[in-house]
Amino acid sequence: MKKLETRQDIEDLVNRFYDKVQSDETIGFFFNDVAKVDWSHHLPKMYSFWETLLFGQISYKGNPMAVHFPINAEVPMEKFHFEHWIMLWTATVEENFSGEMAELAVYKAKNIANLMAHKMEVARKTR
Ligand code: HEM
Repeated sequence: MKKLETRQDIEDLVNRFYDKVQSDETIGFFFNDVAKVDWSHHLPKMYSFWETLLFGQISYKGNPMAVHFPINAEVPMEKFHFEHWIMLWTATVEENFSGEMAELAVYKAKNIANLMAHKMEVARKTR
């Protein structure tokens, strides 16, 4: 299977992932109904985010945690939502790519998702 090695690969991966997310029954509503995401804005941000994480090409400058707090304040983002997010991400990576960079994409996503889940839980408790 194909290695994950170019910016175009990242764009393909991210597009396929958010295709799944948009129509997903468990987490799709966060994007469609809660945050009402402008995809033409969100997707390029996510290409840059992953390019920065995986290739060290610093094209994303932002605070990935911060944007999730207001969403979490509106509708709790629970552990099972993050587990579902990880399941969709892992499936999309593994359906399309193999090799070290693909494994790194799964590994980094899991770490961030677990940290984010924890931060969202703490934020709900201290409100
Ligand atoms: C259930 C899990 C998640 C949900 C429902 C979710 C939802 C969202 C939504 C709705 C936005 C758009 C906010 C806006 O533009 O108004 C967003 C942005 C973003 N998310 Fe998530 N997210 C989840 C998990 C994650 C994870 C695990 C990561 C990282 C691996 C991540 C990385 C990002 C980044 C980088 C942005 C863009 C931040 C910026 O504007 O600079 N998200 N997310």
